[in-house]
Amino acid sequence: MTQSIFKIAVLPGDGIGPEVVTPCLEVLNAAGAKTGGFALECQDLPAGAHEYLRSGNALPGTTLDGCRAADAILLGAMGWPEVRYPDGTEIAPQLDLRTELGLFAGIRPARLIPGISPVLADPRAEALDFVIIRESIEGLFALRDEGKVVDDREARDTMVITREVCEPLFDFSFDYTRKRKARGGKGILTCVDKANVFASMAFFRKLFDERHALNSDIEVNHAYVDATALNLVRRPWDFDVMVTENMFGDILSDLAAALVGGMGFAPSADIGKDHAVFQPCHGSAPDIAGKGMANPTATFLSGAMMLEWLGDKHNNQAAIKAGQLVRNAVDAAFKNGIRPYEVGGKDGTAAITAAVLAALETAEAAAA
Ligand SMILES: NC(=O)c1ccc[n+]([C@@H]2O[C@H](COP(=O)([O-])OP(=O)(O)OC[C@H]3O[C@@H](n4cnc5c(N)ncnc54)[C@H](O)[C@@H]3O)[C@@H](O)[C@H]2O)c1
Ligand SMILES: CC(C)[C@H](C(=O)O)[C@@H](O)C(=O)O
Ligand SMILES: [Mg+2]
Repeated sequence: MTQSIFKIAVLPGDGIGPEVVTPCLEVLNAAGAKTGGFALECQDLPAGAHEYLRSGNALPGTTLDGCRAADAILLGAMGWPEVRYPDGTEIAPQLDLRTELGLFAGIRPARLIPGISPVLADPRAEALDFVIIRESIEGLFALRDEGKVVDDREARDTMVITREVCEPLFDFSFDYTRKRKARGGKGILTCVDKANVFASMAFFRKLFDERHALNSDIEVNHAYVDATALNLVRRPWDFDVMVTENMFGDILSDLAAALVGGMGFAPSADIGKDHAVFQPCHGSAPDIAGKGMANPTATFLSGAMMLEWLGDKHNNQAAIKAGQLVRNAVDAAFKNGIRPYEVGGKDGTAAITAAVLAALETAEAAAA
């Protein structure tokens, strides 16, 4: 088998970011050593709130260049509550990265790992497995730099929905749902919006329906975002894949994380035409940073998504297999009893990493 070298731009960021990224690379490299067929060439690049304090630039040009030149980007977490721009908003270079690289599709899976107690007392909650696709470059985030406080009585931000972004977003979502269906998924795509009130959201829904006409093998639903919040708590097992506006996806994906154990269990991938960023959904968690308490599982699962994405893109079966191995090793570690602090357990970052590395030794790859 020929060996592919994948160049990974690594942006550890702030707070628990570096604490979860370092063990993630250890796990990904161990999986690669097991499958052979590829290797990761990593370059650490500075970005984030502390980089802003250091250099005055939260996303230096050299970091952006490094990201553009890489095959994939692995990000920890960025931001720190006290580090703000003069307008009062926080440093958030991950948003600039999404915009600069055109990462329109934010995949945010919510899967309950066997062994973790479901939050909901219903047997169906034990097999929770759904995905939110969050549009990630426009919506209420598109013109965030132009949001303004008009005077001390009024402030404004703007919602932007474009055909240019939504057509590829919906096509991506139909394709993603189709692939899940081929692996045993329900094959249902739900468009989550607020089309009952906002013109921009009615347009979002119209574009969704247009693309459905070209993807009629996939069953669809429409739902309002408020009712979706209700139903994610009442009957989340009925969902398969959801596609929604940026801000709605941001909020619903934290709700989804809570259903599967917390932020430390919620991976993500921001995908564009040419680039992709893989990162946990969580932030820098100042309350636990530096204490060795962070749950690195979300980062491991984001790393698994990165290997599978690289494998698909470069037709490298070993990378796909390594991604499956990582996911299966995570499942095995939890089956063997590992329990993060986050869910009331006593296992910190190092213990969870050691358990996953140990499980990797015996893990078999199987399609997730
Ligand atoms: N993608 C990102 O980089 C990202 C995402 C969200 C928030 N942020 C930033 O992070 C900072 C903190 O934000 P926040 O507190 O609202 O959100 P957060 O996700 O950092 O933390 C929310 C809660 O979840 C817990 N938590 C998060 N990740 C965890 C993990 N891996 N293991 C165990 N517990 C975990 C935290 O301890 C905290 O109680 C802010 O500056 C915010 O802007 C960044
Ligand atoms: C920190 C923030 C800028 C970011 C977002 O709003 O996208 C985060 O909440 C996320 O979910 O990745
Ligand atoms: Mg968020």
